[in-house]
Formats: sequence, structure tokens, C-alpha cells
Amino acid sequence: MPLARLDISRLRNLTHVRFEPSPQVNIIVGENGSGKTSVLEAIYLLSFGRSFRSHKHKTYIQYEQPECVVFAQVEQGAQHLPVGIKRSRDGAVEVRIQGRAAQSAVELAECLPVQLINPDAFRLLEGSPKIRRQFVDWGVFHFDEQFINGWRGWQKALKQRNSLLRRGKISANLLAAFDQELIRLGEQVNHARKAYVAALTPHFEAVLQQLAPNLHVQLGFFQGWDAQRTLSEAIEHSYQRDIDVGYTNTGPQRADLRVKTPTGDALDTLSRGQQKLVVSALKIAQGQLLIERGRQLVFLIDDLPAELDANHRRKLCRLLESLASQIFITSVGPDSMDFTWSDTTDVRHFSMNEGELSLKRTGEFNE
Ligand SMILES: Nc1ncnc2c1ncn2[C@@H]1O[C@H](COP(=O)(O)OP(=O)(O)OP(=O)(O)O)[C@@H](O)[C@H]1O
Repeated sequence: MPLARLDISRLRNLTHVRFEPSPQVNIIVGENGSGKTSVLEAIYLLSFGRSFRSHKHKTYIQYEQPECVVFAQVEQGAQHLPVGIKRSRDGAVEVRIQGRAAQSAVELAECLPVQLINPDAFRLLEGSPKIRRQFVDWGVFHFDEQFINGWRGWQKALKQRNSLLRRGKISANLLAAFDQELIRLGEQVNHARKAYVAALTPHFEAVLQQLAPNLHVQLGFFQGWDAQRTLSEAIEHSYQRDIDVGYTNTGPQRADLRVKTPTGDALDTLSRGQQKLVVSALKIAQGQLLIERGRQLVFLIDDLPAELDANHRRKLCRLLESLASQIFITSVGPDSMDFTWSDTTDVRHFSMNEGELSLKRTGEFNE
């Protein structure tokens, strides 16, 4: 499933970048502000339909341009699948897969799963539970084909219930009718998430053991309500509170992935670099799980050296190499990319200079 070709037009300072990446390791080196992260942003846009840097599409469309376009040939077996996205300044989004308009961003995510590790990665530990739920749900989405329909139905039922609660004057019978569907789908979502976290945990532990053997970190899953109760019981229990506050207090919308060390929350006890290692381990574990199920994914590693010492950088590279996935790594200087890749790994070095990308010959950086 690697990207065989990538065309980026009018995205930040990339007026027109066109290149053929390696199906394995791609290293993009350039000065601050040269456009390295924008290449990763373009690939991410192709998978998620949005940027990881800004929710405002106008910020990444090149100044004074009406739109940006990212187009790729995605390898699927012996075939190439053309996939493209166009984001216009007026807000329009056009996604095309194999020449036809895609129905939703879900189709994009299905044909191009992308995993990002960047300097903001520690936000997964630091940020709100929503960020961790999104992390878990991304994994479940690729792990369990039934998940997305149940999740969408549950979200719809939850929104309807909340809107009823907000308006007040609600009859118990009407609420109960909504609750049946909410509970059925909510239990489904919860079941899928729990199964996923259970499958992810041994992968996470093994990856972390390789990356940082001295770190002892445990994963736990909070389902969003008291584990001793069914969802139906929990909703019934918080009925009056829901009416008082005007929204649904309990359920899978409160779920969280708990990351703990023996002495407390990982966030409070680990250094920044250690947090980055834990998050990298979580993301690599997600990737491993996908690969184990016969899928492929693209890893985007933005600014690899940030917060990692040479020893941990090398360990991370070794792990990434062992995944046999397509990887894009950015770095400000070749010195920090001192890892020796195996002779059998296809490594392509690119240099980024003011929005212009060029392929380097092997060893050119060291000359
Ligand atoms: N909408 C835009 N249109 C044109 N240029 C933009 C736009 N937004 C940002 N830029 C410029 O595009 C470049 C984007 O660089 P990018 O963030 O990709 O750099 P980088 O090589 O990853 O840098 P660093 O090493 O500092 O992270 C910057 O020079 C920035 O000023």
C-alpha cells in the first residue's frame, strides 16, 4: 500500500512538488521553514482529509491561491490506485479515488492508513481524553470493520438525546425510546474498544520494552462509566443529573485510555523524552497490529531528533525499519540521522530547500 508517487500543489510553500518515494524509508532533510513538514502534512491530508497542524484549511492553502491539491498513486498489489484531494479556499473539499468522487473521508482513511509521530506527540498523554479516544477509535476502525457503522449510529443517538435534554421539558417515555438505541449501540462501541485495547496492550508492552526497557508503563481502559454497571444501569442512574445539566453524563463518550507508571500518571512522572517514547510505542504498536492483520500503513515521523537522544533515535529507527512499512522522516540536519539502515532497506534521501525537493545520491549528505 505504499505511495508510489506523490504530487503536491500549492500547499504552504510547496508550489509544485512531485516525487517517487521509496516504498520503505524516506528521509527529508532541510532547514527550518524549508517545507519538510508540509510534505508530511500533504500525506496526512490525503489520509484524514484534514491537516494535523491546523483545523483551518486556509492556513495551508498557499497564499493567494484558490486551492491546494494532493495526488498520489497508492500501490495495491500489482496495481496503482490514484487518490486525490482538493481543498478550496471557499471550503469545498473534493476527494477522488480511482477517478470517482469518494462518499466520505472514511474511504480515504481505508485506502491510506497513516500514523504520525511528531513533536506534539506527547499531547496524547497530556491532552484531553478526547485525543486518546480518537487514538483508540482510529485503531478500532482499522481493526473491526463493523465498528464505524455502530459508532456513527451511537453518535447520532447521543446527539439526539443531548438535544432533547438541552431543550428540557422532556418526557420519560420519549427519552427511554432514544435510550434503547443509545444503549445497544453504546455497548457495541464499548465492546469493540475494549477488545481493541486488549489486543494492543501486549504489542505496546513489547515495543516499549525494545525502545525503553527501563520504563514500566501500563495501559488501562476506562469505559466511560462504572465498570460494575451495565450501560443501561449507568444511564438510568444518571437520568436526573442528565436532565439537570442538559446533556448525557455517562457512557462511551467519557471513555479514556489510561497510561500509568507504578508511581502515578505517565504524564506526571515521565520526562518529555520518555513521554515521546511511550507515545511512539503506542503508535508503533497500533501499526504492528494493523500489519499483523495483513494491512499496510504509512508512518510519518516529523522532526525525529526532537527530544530524543542518539541512542533512542537509533532504537526507534530500528523498530520502524523492522515494520517493513513506508516511512517518511524529517530532520533539520543529516547529523541527527546517524542510524545505519540495513543494506536490504531501500532508503531514499531527499533534500528540501525553500519548497523544492530533490533526491540525493547515497552518501551525498556525508560528503
Ligand atoms: N499558506 C502558506 N502559503 C505559503 N507559504 C506558507 C504558508 N504557510 C506557511 N508557509 C511557509 O511555508 C513553509 C512551511 O514550512 P514547514 O513548516 O513545512 O517547514 P519545515 O521544513 O518543517 O520547518 P521546521 O524544521 O522549522 O519544522 C514556511 O517557510 C512557512 O513560512
